[in-house]
Amino acid sequence: MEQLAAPTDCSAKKPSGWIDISRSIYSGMAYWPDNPPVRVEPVQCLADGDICNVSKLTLGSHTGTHVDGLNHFIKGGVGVDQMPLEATIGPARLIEITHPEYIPLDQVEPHNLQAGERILFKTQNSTREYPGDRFIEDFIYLSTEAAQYLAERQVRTIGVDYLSVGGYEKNVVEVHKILLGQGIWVIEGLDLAAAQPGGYELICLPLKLKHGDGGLARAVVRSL
Ligand SMILES: Nc1ccccc1C(=O)C[C@H](N)C(=O)O
Repeated sequence: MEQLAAPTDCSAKKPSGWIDISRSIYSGMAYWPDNPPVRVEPVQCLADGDICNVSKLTLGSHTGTHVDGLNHFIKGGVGVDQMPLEATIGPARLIEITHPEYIPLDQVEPHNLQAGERILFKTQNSTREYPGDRFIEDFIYLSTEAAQYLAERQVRTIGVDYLSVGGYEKNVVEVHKILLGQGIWVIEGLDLAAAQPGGYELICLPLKLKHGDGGLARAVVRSL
């Protein structure tokens, strides 16, 4: 009697295809130098006989993976609670940048970015072994001319893979003012190590902080 193969177990867990591009939040993690340090402290503890576990969070609004409110650098700009959901939900393009120091215009222009696009920039920030608990000053950042180009192209949203879109003690203020001033939404602190260049469905939702200058976010992508 021919041995028939067992029927495929259709209930076997198929990978959902979603890739988590967020960074975990934990006490002592790296944060922007003049922002509050990150503390996650138990205030109720099952192991101590409390009825449940509850934690107290002390951290800045620009911790880990987060979305900048337009009001982060722009007086009168809207906060993350007023962000149109389409800014961080929908098709997105992941572009890999190989320059070891910053995102140069000549690595952005060839992609012919269109108005309304959501763009994620994967740099060596995602592939270098950065210490999680120490701020790195020489992270790869968006050049001012690339920021100006993105503003001219009227992209909708950009995502970067370190704590700031602009360079530390370089062009951080200028780049934020160029992008946020043009209503471009900025996702910072992404971890793009597991994602490759291409087209994705992006879901990234910042906490609904009233008039928030920043909103901690969980971000995921799925290949289109
Ligand atoms: N406090 C600052 C002071 C000067 C320049 C930037 C900041 C920031 O907080 C930048 C923030 N990490 C961001 O990239 O959105």
